[in-house]
Amino acid sequence: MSHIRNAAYSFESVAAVGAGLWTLLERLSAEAIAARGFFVVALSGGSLPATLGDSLPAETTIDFSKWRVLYADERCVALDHADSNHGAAKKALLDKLPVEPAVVATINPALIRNPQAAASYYQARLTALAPAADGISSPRIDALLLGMGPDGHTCSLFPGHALLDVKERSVVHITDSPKPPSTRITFTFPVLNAARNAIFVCTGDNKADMIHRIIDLEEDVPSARVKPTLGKLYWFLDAPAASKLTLPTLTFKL
Ligand SMILES: O=C1O[C@H](COP(=O)(O)O)[C@@H](O)[C@H](O)[C@H]1O
Repeated sequence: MSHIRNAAYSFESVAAVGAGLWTLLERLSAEAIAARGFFVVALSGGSLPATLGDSLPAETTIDFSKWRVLYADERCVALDHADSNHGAAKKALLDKLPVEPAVVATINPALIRNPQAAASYYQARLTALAPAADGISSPRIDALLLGMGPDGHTCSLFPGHALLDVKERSVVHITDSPKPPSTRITFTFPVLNAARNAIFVCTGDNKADMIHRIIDLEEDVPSARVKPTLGKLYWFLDAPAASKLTLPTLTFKL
């Protein structure tokens, strides 16, 4: 049986997905800070930052001063470029939060023309900010917020690409991304599957076919390979994204 089937929650709207996400983040952040003193969150690009930024709760107990923010993938462009995941996250989300710029781990802009060096630099930052623990040798992210493209890719891990098999590195570069821009850096599966919580956020009817294929038909696409070894998996779907599912989804409550 698909591991995703037991992790798929549907919500009536994007706003409801966002509200559910903030409820979950509030709990995960409090638990991580109580256990380790800080909360490591990794953001994806695409539609995710706006889903979070547009649904910020009016009141929250989240202690943002203890957050460490990373990117699950990033495009090798300047930080203020229209294609930058950080640029999009800053505008849609981070500028609305009391998070100090110093705790946000961006790609090194001096290295964007040397993607291999950019990946190595980012791997060092990831390793420093998200220590390995509990017998798992990869960095451990507390809340890994993932998107999924209509082709089933997550981060910059695309169907059929050799990067799907990387085991020895936490962050790698890609120069032939089928989705522009072609040059990027990305977390690898060892990091994704070391997460304490991996949370997919999929909204919109352009995701419905792929959601059906991976949950009902159990197809092996990159997103379906995210299965945290010692962590918990969530798939948060809005009604259009869940519209082609034949199997039931779960109702989210803490
Ligand atoms: O290129 C990317 O696409 C995926 C999916 O984006 P979405 O707009 O369909 O939500 C995203 O998760 C990834 O971070 C980004 O680089």
